[in-house]
Amino acid sequence: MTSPSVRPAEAGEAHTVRVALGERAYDIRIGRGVTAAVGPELATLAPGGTVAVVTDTTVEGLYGAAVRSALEQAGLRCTLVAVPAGEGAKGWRELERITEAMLAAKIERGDLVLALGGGVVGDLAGFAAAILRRGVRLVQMPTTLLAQVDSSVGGKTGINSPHGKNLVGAFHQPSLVIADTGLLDTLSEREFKAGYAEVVKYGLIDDEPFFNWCEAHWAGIIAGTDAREYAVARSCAAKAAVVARDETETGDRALLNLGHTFGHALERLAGYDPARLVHGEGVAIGMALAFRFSASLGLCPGQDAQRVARHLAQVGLPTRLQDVPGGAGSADQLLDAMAQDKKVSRGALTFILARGIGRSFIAKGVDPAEVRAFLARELTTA
Ligand SMILES: NC(=O)c1ccc[n+]([C@@H]2O[C@H](COP(=O)([O-])OP(=O)(O)OC[C@H]3O[C@@H](n4cnc5c(N)ncnc54)[C@H](O)[C@@H]3O)[C@@H](O)[C@H]2O)c1
Ligand SMILES: O=C(O)C(=O)C[C@@H](O)[C@H](O)[C@H](O)COP(=O)(O)O
Ligand SMILES: [Zn+2]
Repeated sequence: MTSPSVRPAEAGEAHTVRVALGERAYDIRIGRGVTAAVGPELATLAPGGTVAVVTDTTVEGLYGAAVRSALEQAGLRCTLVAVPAGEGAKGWRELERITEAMLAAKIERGDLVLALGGGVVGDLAGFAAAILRRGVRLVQMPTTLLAQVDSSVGGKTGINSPHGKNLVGAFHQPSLVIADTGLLDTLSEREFKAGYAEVVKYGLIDDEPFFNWCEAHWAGIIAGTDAREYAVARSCAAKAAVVARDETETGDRALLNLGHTFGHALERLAGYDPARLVHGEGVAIGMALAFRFSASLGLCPGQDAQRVARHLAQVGLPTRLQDVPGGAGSADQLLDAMAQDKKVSRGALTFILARGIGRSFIAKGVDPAEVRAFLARELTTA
């Protein structure tokens, strides 16, 4: 992912990252205080229009009034619907509720949907925007680290099914992303660390220098030093480069799925219960497993797998199946869940494995017997 170079910002400086998709290209505005742009930017996109703000109950309480005021001051009508906070909202029930609420508000094709929240809100609202009147423009306003570095960019939207993660959805690119890094100041440490898993993922995929930088600066991202803006900008640039080349994951966009074949299975088996496991934690365990699995196959130096797990654990992220409260399930249950992964092709499992840190690759047709044996070993290792 040779992403456009990003230089450390001066204190308070904003970044703009471009997602180059031709006529559907859009900007990602990154920086402390860029919320100030939400009114003027959306008034430019939909002059005199209506903005349907979709958020969750936590974010509404923190930022809902300020965003509504900014939109109304820019001459826009604003409606707002809030879903319960957490992964449980990313399903049919809330999709129906917010879609019907937007129809009741007479949101027109020329209006806007503003996703104000983390990745759950972004995926849910994005899917609602994709299907409302067969497509309404979307603006992403991510308020978690995970959403700012990953879910708000690239157009993957959707909901979960009891069969698995993100199994119903659509590709629906935003028209704009407004990532105010100052909004992260109210985020819990657990959620910060969960988002960090998707930051360090970019280094593990194909950017060892960035992994080295993460090892040295991870605490600053959480503390809110300039490292936060740099990490968000660097991550967005890396994702933007992949999405521009392979928008609908026919090829190397699958690399962004590192850790997710295992991670999504863990989230499903944990019942999408944030009290047990949140997405970034599942991804952290999944990445550690992917590197250990690669090492067990002789593909990756064992010391790289150890270095990855050591760093994730140092940050405070889980790295083992045993770290899932209430247990991760059996090897067969995990395999059954992985069989629903969207990278499965003609029934064969696809994993993102690694030849080393920064040298991940797409491994198709992985032998399920090797996966089962690996999981059985992992489950019995103290
Ligand atoms: N579409 C994609 O490309 C993509 C990429 C990565 C992850 N995802 C999806 O994103 C979801 C995870 O997103 P997430 O980690 O943001 O979780 P989340 O949306 O559940 O947010 C985490 C928690 O933080 C709270 N919160 C949000 N912003 C806050 C703020 N500024 N201050 C205080 N609290 C705040 C929320 O209310 C919630 O309780 C998963 O469903 C995952 O599948 C999608
Ligand atoms: O944008 C992508 O492509 C990713 O894989 C990013 C992931 O971090 C994200 O969790 C995504 O939603 C997973 O994609 P899915 O196709 O496995 O649902
Ligand atoms: Zn993810």
